Amino acid sequence: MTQTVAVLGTGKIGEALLSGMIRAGWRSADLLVTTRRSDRAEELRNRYGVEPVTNAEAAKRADTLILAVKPQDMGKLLDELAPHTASDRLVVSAAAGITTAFIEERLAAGTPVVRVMPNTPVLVDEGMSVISAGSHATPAHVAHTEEIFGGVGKTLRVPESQQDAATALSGSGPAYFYFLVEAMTDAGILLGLPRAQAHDLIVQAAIGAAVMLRDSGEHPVKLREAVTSPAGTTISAIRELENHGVRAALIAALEAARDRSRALASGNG
Ligand SMILES: NC(=O)C1=CN([C@@H]2O[C@H](COP(=O)(O)OP(=O)(O)OC[C@H]3O[C@@H](n4cnc5c(N)ncnc54)[C@H](OP(=O)(O)O)[C@@H]3O)[C@@H](O)[C@H]2O)C=CC1
Ligand SMILES: O=C(O)[C@@H]1CCC=N1
Repeated sequence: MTQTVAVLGTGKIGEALLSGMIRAGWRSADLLVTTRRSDRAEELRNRYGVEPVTNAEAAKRADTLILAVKPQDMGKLLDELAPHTASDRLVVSAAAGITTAFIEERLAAGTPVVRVMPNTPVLVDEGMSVISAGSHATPAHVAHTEEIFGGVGKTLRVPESQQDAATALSGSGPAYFYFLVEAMTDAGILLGLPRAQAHDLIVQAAIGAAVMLRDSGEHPVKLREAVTSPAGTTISAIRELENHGVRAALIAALEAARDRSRALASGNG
């Protein structure tokens, strides 16, 4: 049976997922999108050949509704969807903080809801999507969600109680690496390298390190030790990182992201 999937609130993450689904072989004809602005709707129609519809129409026509609005817009979207969403539709939410219970309470009794935390590398099929079932979602609903998000990267099932932590790690994670690259590029400039060269050097170092982390099976400590020669350059840098409390700063940063995800659960921001 052909499944129709609608992305509701097709902004940054919604478009990243949509583009990935098309690369993974979904037919544009089986995909619907909703937006708040008509110029954005036309942009998506022209770029992907998908049909922009209203939220109410998406609820009526799609088998699976992927909610990709900001947490603060979720209450309003669900109020709009509730009168049109039959309880046999699968509702998948990608919003940080919003619980499956928040969604279940606002839709028809028994509606299956799955919560997913993806990340922007779904744009390059290297996403990490963390998946939890709501109280009415069956293993088939979870498997269908995995099929959608698995086309654009890895998936992992976790209990919903771990979603806020996963949001802090993999949902926001790409931003931390971009921040580090930005800072290290500045350092390269301080050391006298042209900006473009500094950028290329650190990006390739990041890609090499990431591939080794993924493919070598080695613990990060072991990989770092292999770079750190006695009385060499690396240990001089590591001492400065420890002196400046970078490890503690990262732990505090991820804890703050986890807490912010929890606070978004109210849908009020
Ligand atoms: N960005 C990321 O890396 C990740 C984001 N997420 C989650 O994804 C969600 C979206 O984030 P992001 O893509 O960054 O945000 P965006 O603002 O880019 O996308 C949200 C989109 O939803 C649209 N929108 C809002 N209300 C409605 C509505 N009632 N009907 C139709 N469209 C609507 C907005 O329109 P308008 O443009 O007019 O505001 C906007 O285009 C958030 O809940 C976030 O927590 C999850 C994982 C990673
Ligand atoms: O910053 C945010 O709130 C969203 C959720 C995870 C990544 N971006």
